Amino acid sequence: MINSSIPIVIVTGFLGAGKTTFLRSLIEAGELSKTLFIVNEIGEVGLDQQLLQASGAKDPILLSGGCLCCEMKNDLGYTLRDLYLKWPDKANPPIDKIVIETSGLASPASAILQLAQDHWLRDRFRLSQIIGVIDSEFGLETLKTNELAVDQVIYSDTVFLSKQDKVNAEQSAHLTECILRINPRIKIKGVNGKDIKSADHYFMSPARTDTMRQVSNPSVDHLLEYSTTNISMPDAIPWKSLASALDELSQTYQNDLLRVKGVVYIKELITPIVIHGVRGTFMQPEVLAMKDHTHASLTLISAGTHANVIAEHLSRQLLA
Ligand SMILES: Nc1nc2c(ncn2[C@@H]2O[C@H](COP(=O)(O)OP(=O)(O)OP(=O)(O)O)[C@@H](O)[C@H]2O)c(=O)[nH]1
Repeated sequence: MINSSIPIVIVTGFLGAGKTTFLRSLIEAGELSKTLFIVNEIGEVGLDQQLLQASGAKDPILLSGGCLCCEMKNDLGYTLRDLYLKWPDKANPPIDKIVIETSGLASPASAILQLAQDHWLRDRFRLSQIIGVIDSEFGLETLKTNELAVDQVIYSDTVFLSKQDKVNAEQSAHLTECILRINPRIKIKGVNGKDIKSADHYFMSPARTDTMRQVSNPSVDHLLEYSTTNISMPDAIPWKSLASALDELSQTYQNDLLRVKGVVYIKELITPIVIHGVRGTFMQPEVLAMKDHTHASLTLISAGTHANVIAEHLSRQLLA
């Protein structure tokens, strides 16, 4: 069934590396029009799903509230089965590939094993590529301090260096050297949102060469090194208050605050804005053009166990 099976591309990479941005650039460049996206989010709110949809992806499927490699290990299999069984003409599926964007805290190992070990899935779907996205700005630090990020590189066939606009050639060369030491067979490609190439350039070369590679499930407690919390933000906030609260947060917690992401309403705008923070650095917010009312909330992910403490700090700042 190899020729008629649906190829699956896994896009992996640590928190805030730029996975969604990379996929959005491809979609906005007119690529991936027959692709089905499955998005895994550790938080409850499906921001990446909404962002992909806003860029033109058709009905992305959200697997939220945990990692594909642990709590949600079986959900991928159920989702693929469900999808396949709904196609009226199995010989002519309505899609030509599936892209799975994993959460930043997921190892791709479980998905690799599931696709290899389940014969029903194996007859209908095939893993064609694992693409790692690595943040050029924070990648070296991330690889030094997070085993999970190293795993993501080990399992990747190709890696993209995102955020190259934020580093110089020497920093890029150091990161490249580090990645090649972890996985000497990996293909490294730079990503610049403005210079995005065709999807095939990234997705279809080369074929996977790692069939003999040892794959093992990540330890079930790998998430204990991190904590995640969600703050509901039902009310619109004056932009000045929000900006100063986020500024205070980044100064207080810096590197411990691995990721802040979510959608917030501000008093000055009718549409919500998207907040992105990576390692305590907040990006310019993006206005989210959504037709429906969007549930406003922020997800905070920290190294260690104190995401709740950081969330309480933020709530106090917003009330001040
Ligand atoms: N300057 C710059 N910013 C980027 C680039 N790629 C991504 N970003 C920004 O980095 C932040 C995080 O990007 P995402 O694409 O959401 O990262 P992600 O890997 O999907 O994040 P998680 O799913 O939460 O792990 C956003 O504010 C992006 O706009 C890039 O090439 N250059």
